[in-house]
Amino acid sequence: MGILAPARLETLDFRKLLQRDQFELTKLLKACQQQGFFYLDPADLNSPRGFDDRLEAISVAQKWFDRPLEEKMKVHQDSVTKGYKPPGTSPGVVKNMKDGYESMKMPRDDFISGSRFLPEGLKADIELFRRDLEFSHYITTTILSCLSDLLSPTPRFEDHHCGTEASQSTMIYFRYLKQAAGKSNSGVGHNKHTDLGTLTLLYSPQGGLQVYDQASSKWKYVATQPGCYIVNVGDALRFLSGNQLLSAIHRVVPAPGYEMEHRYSSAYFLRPQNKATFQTSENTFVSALDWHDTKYRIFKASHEEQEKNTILTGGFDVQE
Ligand SMILES: O=C(O)CCC(=O)C(=O)O
Ligand SMILES: [Fe+2]
Repeated sequence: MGILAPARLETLDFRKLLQRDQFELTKLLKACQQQGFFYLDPADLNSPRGFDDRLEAISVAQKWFDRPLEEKMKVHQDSVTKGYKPPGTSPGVVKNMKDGYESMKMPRDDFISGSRFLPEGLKADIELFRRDLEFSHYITTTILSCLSDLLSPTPRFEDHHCGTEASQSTMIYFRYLKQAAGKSNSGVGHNKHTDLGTLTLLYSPQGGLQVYDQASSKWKYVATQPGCYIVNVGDALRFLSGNQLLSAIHRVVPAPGYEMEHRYSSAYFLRPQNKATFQTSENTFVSALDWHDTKYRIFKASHEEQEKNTILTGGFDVQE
């Protein structure tokens, strides 16, 4: 996919955001308005294991992905927030080819209700996964509170994310399959999209993520930064902010030179409570649950269907 320029993203310091450091808050607002993406250094003296839990959870998920497909399919569910998703269920990054990733999804509501939903090979580590999810929830809701301080929305953004209300917030662990030599019909990557929810807290030790720069109409690669999460704004937060914040278009491609290895990543998707409402890029008033379901219908539709409107890319056009 050619040599691309790197995206120039800010690195924010979580400790300074917690302290409401004015300079850091200004950087946060600019990053969310202009790029919709930033790195976050999670150093937090109160939760020293937070980021380490993410690394460990990825390595447990990594081993689980090595299990046979038939075993993983036992926890395949007709759900986009819960259970196993095999590779190739949606259009991928290459026209007329499917996606190239499998994933295991763990919804926040299931941890809260105490449901025993994790399969063999993962269930022994349920407390690790719970900590990873709750730390990610804490980080994303703290960022949300900073954004409310900055933009003074009524009600505050957090008020659409009441912890006890049902939501589609979920943690997802991904494996992008290596590209078999000379085999061109396997799925590839993760198609262009904007995230549908509020904030995404992503981590991957490997490259492949690209963000679309609207000013230059070019894809830019997002370099990995050791010890840092990548945070991005989703559609729901853009809509709740009256389009002041940007949900940036991104995708995942096989990183040049690394096509022959699997890529692992994980993301916590903070989403508003199901019954929150907002006006979308299509000028419709919908609930957060409706937008979630609409967006997933489009994620799964054919490339031709996807091109009929701009729902996939949050109301924005992509020149390719
Ligand atoms: O795997 C990644 O790096 C990104 C995944 C992603 O963009 C998504 O699932 O929304
Ligand atoms: Fe995404």
